[in-house]
Amino acid sequence: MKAENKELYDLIQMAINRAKDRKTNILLSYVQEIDEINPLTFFTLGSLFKGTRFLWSEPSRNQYLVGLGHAYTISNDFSQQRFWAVQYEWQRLVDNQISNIELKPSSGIGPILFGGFSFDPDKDKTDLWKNYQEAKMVVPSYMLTINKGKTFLTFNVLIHANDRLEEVIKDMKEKEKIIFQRKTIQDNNENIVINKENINVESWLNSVAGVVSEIKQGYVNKVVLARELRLQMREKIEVATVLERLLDEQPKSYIFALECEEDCFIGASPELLVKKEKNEFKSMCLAGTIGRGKTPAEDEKLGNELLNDHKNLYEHALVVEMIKNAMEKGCEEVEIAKSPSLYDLKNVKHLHTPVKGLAKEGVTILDMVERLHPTPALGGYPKEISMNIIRKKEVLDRGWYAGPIGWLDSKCDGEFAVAIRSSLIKGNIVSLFAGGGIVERSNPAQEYQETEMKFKPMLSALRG
Ligand SMILES: C=C(O[C@@H]1C=C(C(=O)O)C=C[C@H]1O)C(=O)O
Ligand SMILES: [Mg+2]
Repeated sequence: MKAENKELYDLIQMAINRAKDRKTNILLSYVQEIDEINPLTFFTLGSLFKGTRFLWSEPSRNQYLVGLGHAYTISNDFSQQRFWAVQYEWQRLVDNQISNIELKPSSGIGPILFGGFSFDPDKDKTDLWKNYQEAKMVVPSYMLTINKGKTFLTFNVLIHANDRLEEVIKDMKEKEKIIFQRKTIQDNNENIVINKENINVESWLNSVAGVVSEIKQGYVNKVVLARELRLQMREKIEVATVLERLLDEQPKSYIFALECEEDCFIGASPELLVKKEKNEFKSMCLAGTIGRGKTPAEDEKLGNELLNDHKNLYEHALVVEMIKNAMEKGCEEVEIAKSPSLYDLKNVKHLHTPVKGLAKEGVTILDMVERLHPTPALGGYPKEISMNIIRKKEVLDRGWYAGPIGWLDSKCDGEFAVAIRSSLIKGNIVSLFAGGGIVERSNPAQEYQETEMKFKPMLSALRG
């Protein structure tokens, strides 16, 4: 980006004037189309912003967002109100924002809020997730957007009434120097694992058996129980290397990473929570799991087995029931496939039912995130009872695992995935998370195998 730019200077001056007039800080967002650059190169060039970076890509790889630094942060530790509080603050900010572009739906340029939410704000916390609040979304200082083959750089800054044009420009030039001052990339990508520990396996297996007996008593149908696998590496983990492998190895998944201070939450999730584009909402029911076959014939056989398996079909049907209801509250003309199809990933196959609908007047993406989270694919059915059982029985601090992660724009369109197949990197220690839907016909040993398969995407990218 050229800092010597009359259009930009005029906008900054306009923002300063508006900040004075409206007695509030103004978000200024300046977008330029730039030459193609690899998103991982941009992420790595931003090494000096380490601790404040993010990367996002959706399964088609038509869109990437890479953020560096924070121009504005919205966060809270509320329970019930956390989605609403983010929405409210974002609306106030975008009502006054200044930008050089006319926003196009789903373009992912200009003022974008990226971040996520913990799985359950009401669960007791450990230190593991101390850098991740119950809700945290950021407007990056610099954001690379790749959208359908075009590349854009957005510069965001919060302008205050007493800012001076020259100072804003000076600050901006300094930040740019940081990005484009190429630092040699450390070559720690060996990721040698020196210790691998399945946390609390015995108590997890007991919880699965315990939940099956609660289900048999009839007051709950499904409860998702998750567990942790912890790896210790010889050296600090290089996030860009892990991202590169996830992008390469998990083509049908959302790839995401969000750094918070020294930590990084990262994953490759196949599961869309909700997407809004103009007046259309999309969601997906994804539940029911089987492994992949070694030969095409074996793989097809496994697929047929999954499509006809009562236990998996039931796990799936509960998700369909709940998502359909939630969609009908926020949308008109909800369309949902009549029966599930197979969703093949590198390491597993799932049952999949896509859903879409037309947004009712004024329903934002965060309204739907709140309605949908947690679906019975990650929580259980019925919702409140299963959440209480998870709080009591799951010996794990899920943090942001299985929570909503994604972005929204100034019109409150955007896309959120369910943050599964994910892990939390803390220096040379990494915690991987995986769970499974426990129903009446669940068997602890089989559910254990299912979680083993679900660790594979992250394990492979970590070369664990
Ligand atoms: C809970 C996870 O995955 C969820 C549970 C599934 C299941 O139990 O069959 C399938 C897909 C996901 O909705 C996970 O990956 O950790
Ligand atoms: Mg399952």
